[in-house]
Amino acid sequence: MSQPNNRPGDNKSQYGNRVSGGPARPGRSFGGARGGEGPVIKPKNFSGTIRRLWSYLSKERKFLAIILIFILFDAAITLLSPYIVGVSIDAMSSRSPAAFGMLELLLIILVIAYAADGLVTFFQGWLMAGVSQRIVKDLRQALFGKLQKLPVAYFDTHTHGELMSRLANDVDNVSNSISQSVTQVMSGFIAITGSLIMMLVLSPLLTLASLITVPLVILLTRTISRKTSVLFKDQQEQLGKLNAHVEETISGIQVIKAFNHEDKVIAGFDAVNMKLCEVGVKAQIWSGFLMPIMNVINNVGFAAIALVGGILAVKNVITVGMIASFLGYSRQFVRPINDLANIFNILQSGVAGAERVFEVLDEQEEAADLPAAIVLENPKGDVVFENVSFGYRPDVPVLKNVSFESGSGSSTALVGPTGAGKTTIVNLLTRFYDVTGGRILIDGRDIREYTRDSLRKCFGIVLQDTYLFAGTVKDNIKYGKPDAADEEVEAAAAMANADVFIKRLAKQYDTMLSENGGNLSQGQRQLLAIARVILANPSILILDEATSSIDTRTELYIQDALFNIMKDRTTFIIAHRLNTIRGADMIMVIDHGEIVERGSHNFLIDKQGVYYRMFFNQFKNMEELYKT
Ligand SMILES: Nc1ncnc2c1ncn2[C@@H]1O[C@H](COP(=O)(O)OP(=O)(O)OP(=O)(O)O)[C@@H](O)[C@H]1O
Repeated sequence: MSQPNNRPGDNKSQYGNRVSGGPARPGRSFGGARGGEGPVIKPKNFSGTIRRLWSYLSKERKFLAIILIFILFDAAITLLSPYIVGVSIDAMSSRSPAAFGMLELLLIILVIAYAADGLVTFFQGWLMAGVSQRIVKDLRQALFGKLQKLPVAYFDTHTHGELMSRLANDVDNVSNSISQSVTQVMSGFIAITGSLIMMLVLSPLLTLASLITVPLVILLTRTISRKTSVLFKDQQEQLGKLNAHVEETISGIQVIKAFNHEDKVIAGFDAVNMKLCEVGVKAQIWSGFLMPIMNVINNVGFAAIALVGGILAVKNVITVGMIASFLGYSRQFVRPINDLANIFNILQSGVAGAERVFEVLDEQEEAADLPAAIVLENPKGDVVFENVSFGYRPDVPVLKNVSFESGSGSSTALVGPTGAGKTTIVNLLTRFYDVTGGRILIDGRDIREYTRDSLRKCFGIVLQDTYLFAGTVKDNIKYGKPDAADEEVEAAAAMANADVFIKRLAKQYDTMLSENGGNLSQGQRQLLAIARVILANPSILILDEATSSIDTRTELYIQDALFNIMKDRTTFIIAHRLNTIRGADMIMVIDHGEIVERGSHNFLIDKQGVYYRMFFNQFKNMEELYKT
């Protein structure tokens, strides 16, 4: 806690809904949160993901049915036109007046049909846009809701940028994929079936000639799509890493500048950017292969039809008009096959995106409340740790058999070297992590027997690095009690000594704060955090090195404000500067996850043990100390 600088990417939320301080803990050791290393690409379950997407699509069944009717209408018009063109050519070739009369009628029908088709296609696009947007809205909602339910440990191992990428890029991909591919897949299959039937009706022999190329088309499509599917997923992952890098860099910009790491950060970005570029180029090249190859194959197919058709026409087996119709159908038959290959690419990218979204949705949520969980009402704040053991990873124990009692209204200070386990004790008390051994009691009951919401309601937390939200000063103070009246907000601010500076702001309590209170000083942010806690009126207070790195005058203000709120509340103070906790009822010295000493300041000084040495190390001049 005492390290002076934030590490970029360390701003993971440690504390939940009652956090008055910030999620950023300077120098926190957040195990696996890495900017640049995503998960290994797993073989994806294409059909499973499609089935799962269908569960979202099926809610739009009504609209999809109407879209299907429109598609059928469009397919009928499309199938009708080559036939009419063929009949018209034959009519013109026959040069009979009756045939010319029929030609006029056919052409009028064709014009009306095309106009109607245009209208239907427009409405079909309209409906489909609504369907795809509603589905991704649901998906975004599910994903965001899920993020709120994931345990804090999840955010230790997933960067913000990576999660942002899933919420934005991957969901976008799903949306594009649905809006572009669903109608095209439906109309493609209908066009293929319809054209094939018409081709068979016109000439089975010509049909055979035109089908020669189909196996080749299917084989190539499958091969290339397999390759592109892997590349698209890789591209998405690289994009996630790029976002993570940018997000991390922006959050930690001050630290980066302070350490002159700009070039290093740019080099890191270049590497990720280059990888994304390489994967992107590969993905584009592979998906771009398809079109030219298909064109060649199609042209070979047309040549085959022209050859066989010419022979049949010479032998009077088929008319020239019917050959023209046939060519039209064969084009309609081949086009969707080619399109389907392209759509398959889009679909792959969408499915890859959906898979990444579903990965998050499938993550294990915070353990549910016990069925018999009770609401912790009017807590007294009696805290007992009974042989508590815990490790963030099963193989690395962090707390070992920790036992202590902090009576209601008492103050307990946790001191000890960095990494000793002080914050971990608080993390367990607030149930951001669950103990692996022993139990924690509040007011005589295991904290797991309370509903998590009611348990967290009893804590107020003030961190060294306070987190404020974009909104007014008033909104930020009311965060812990949204229905508070203006007078209550002002009273809390006064008690926190925050009213003096708030009254000097341009719009006082209605002044807008930028995200994380960027337009306030650190001390002012902390005073607001204290006001927030005062308003929420928790029974247990957690002060995490709340008054370090601020000027002495502001510190006095803050100390005074904290003194105000500590009265009659169980308080835990995590502190490195030992002179701030001399008045605590109990001081516990933690080292390597164990309580090595405990007692009042005077008791521990008399004992001349670890605390004594720590204390006098901080105050080398003992005479000076005794004078104070
Ligand atoms: N989220 C996490 N995942 C994995 N290990 C962690 C995590 N948080 C802390 N640790 C490890 O647990 C141990 C105790 O950490 P803790 O934050 O409780 O120490 P602390 O006494 O509060 O230290 P400081 O005074 O530096 O804040 C350390 O070894 C730390 O590396």
